[in-house]
Amino acid sequence: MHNNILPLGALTSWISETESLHCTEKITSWLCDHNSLTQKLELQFNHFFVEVKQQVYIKPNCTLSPMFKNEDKILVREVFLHCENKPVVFAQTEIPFSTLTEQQAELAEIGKQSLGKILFQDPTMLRGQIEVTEFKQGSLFHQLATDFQQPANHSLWARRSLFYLNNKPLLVSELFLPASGIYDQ
Ligand SMILES: C=C(O[C@@H]1C=C(C(=O)O)C=C[C@H]1O)C(=O)O
Repeated sequence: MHNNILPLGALTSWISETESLHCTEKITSWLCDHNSLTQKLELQFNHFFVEVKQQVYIKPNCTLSPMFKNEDKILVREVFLHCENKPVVFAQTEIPFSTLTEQQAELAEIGKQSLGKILFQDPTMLRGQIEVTEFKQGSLFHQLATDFQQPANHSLWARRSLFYLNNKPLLVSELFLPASGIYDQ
């Protein structure tokens, strides 16, 4: 795997938030919330912080970043969002080089700042439709959860959506880990 990037986008099929989702109302309310996830987690938990797992430039292909496969290069940013000293979300953001221009060049340098803080403060920000996907037990992400001492005997859910800053796209995908609490009845 290139730089052991987790190919979140290509590993699954995505359905529109407008479809009927076979999950609880609680899970749906988190998956389909168009507001900032950072803000929502900060309101719900203490000690929110962003751990940058890696930030690499890659040439997209049909496995990695299929949505931007015609771009020369993209920046892939992988982070874990932590609350109360536990990782609660694995997030992967794909930013085409053609988006990293003008004021948006700064997106490559945000470090441990939450991307959401920047996106939702930008007056030009538009968010596209949310798509969701279900990872059934035994997935790569169940192993990730187990590695974080969060074994799951149920599906794990993820969402993705395109954001636009000055009409330039970037794709944000987020997988909710068990410690997020969204799977608790
Ligand atoms: C898009 C948001 O930003 C969050 C923070 C991210 C980061 O810092 O890389 C990535 C995805 C999101 O979970 C948000 O808060 O809604």
